[in-house]
Amino acid sequence: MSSKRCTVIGGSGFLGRHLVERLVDRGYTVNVFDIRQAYELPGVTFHQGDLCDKQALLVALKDVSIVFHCASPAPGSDDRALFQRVNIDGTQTVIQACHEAGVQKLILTSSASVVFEGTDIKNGREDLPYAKKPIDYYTETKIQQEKLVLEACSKEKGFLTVAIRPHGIFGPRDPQLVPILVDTARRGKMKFIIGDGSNLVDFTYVENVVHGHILAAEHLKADSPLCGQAYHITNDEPVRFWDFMSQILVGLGYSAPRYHLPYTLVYGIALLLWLIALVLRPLIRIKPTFTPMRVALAGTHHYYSCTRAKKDMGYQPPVPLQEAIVRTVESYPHLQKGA
Ligand SMILES: NC(=O)c1ccc[n+]([C@@H]2O[C@H](COP(=O)([O-])OP(=O)(O)OC[C@H]3O[C@@H](n4cnc5c(N)ncnc54)[C@H](O)[C@@H]3O)[C@@H](O)[C@H]2O)c1
Ligand SMILES: CC(C)CCC[C@@H](C)[C@H]1CC[C@H]2C3=C(CC[C@]12C)[C@@]1(C)CC[C@H](O)[C@@H](C(=O)O)[C@@H]1CC3
Repeated sequence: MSSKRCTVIGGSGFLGRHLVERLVDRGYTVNVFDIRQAYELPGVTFHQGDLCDKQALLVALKDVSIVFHCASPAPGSDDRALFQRVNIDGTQTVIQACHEAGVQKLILTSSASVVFEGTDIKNGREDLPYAKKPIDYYTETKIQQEKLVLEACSKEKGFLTVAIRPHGIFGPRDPQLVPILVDTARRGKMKFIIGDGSNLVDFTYVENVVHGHILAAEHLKADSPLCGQAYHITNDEPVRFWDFMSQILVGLGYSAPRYHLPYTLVYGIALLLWLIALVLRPLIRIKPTFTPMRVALAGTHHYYSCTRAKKDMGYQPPVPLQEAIVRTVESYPHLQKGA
């Protein structure tokens, strides 16, 4: 079996597609497994299916030595049962299918948020405990998912696993960060800075996240320190949350937020709106823009050390933050003001 045959589960998604493109450039033979086929690429074989379906997965894992698992329901979905089914039960199915297909390495896309509880994290390392009170179902199930994958690592069985924990991925084709930001600005709701605006955060360019995944796959060996470990992958350039948002907004022709609101006030309102939405759910579906999770992410420090990735796999982010912002802004001409 060639060590350059791989399957990307979730390969139709934002991160997954960038990963697939890079793997093809590096001479890998790539299968994509996803519930939807979003594009076509020469040399890539698509398998459409649900990762909870082992038989469907087995077809996509045949003769493959590396599996990248970067599928997940969207974090914004509030569907607890879906998160449980895909991120926990589905990941168990992925591990089982890897065993049956003789896959040697599984690289999971986890998230740095598995340690975030809504309070400040400054230069957080991988040995921080998992969040005891995860801020949403997405995070709750990402924790369980990461545990499952890391515990499955077995040198005896010849099945090696590693988890990559990116934070705040952005870049061309991102369906989340920039589109939500622009939508909020277009509705006139991006006038305010939550808190004093000094909170530092990691935003990570998608190509750097891809680089971290490929390094992890190539360094994961039975005698390497990567086995069964988690790694933060960031741009290693924490930035003020509101400076980052302002740069994207101004780059796209919108005004930067200017007026300050106290963090606790906004968080309280977001919590109240979330409760109201929960109570009214049987009658009407409301999707507030300022969820408690978004307010917590916008008003606290959350940046992470990637010293472990630098030491164990020689990680350095190839694309610096300023260049990444410019490339991202240029990639969204349709979201420019007035477009
Ligand atoms: N975007 C971020 O800021 C960020 C940060 C940290 C970690 N992550 C993680 O990175 C991974 C990729 O995120 P993304 O931003 O590219 O999301 P995305 O929504 O663009 O991609 C996820 C892909 O998974 C697929 N998928 C969902 N359920 C599936 C199922 N049951 N079976 C098969 N495929 C299924 C979707 O169709 C989609 O193509 C996720 O695991 C996410 O938790 C994302
Ligand atoms: C309405 C405004 C206050 C904010 C508008 C921008 C937000 C939509 C993004 C800012 C930080 C982003 C973020 C995520 C989603 C989009 C934002 C809230 C994640 C929660 C997505 C899931 C990842 O796993 C998280 C991670 O650990 O990287 C992201 C954290 C940052």
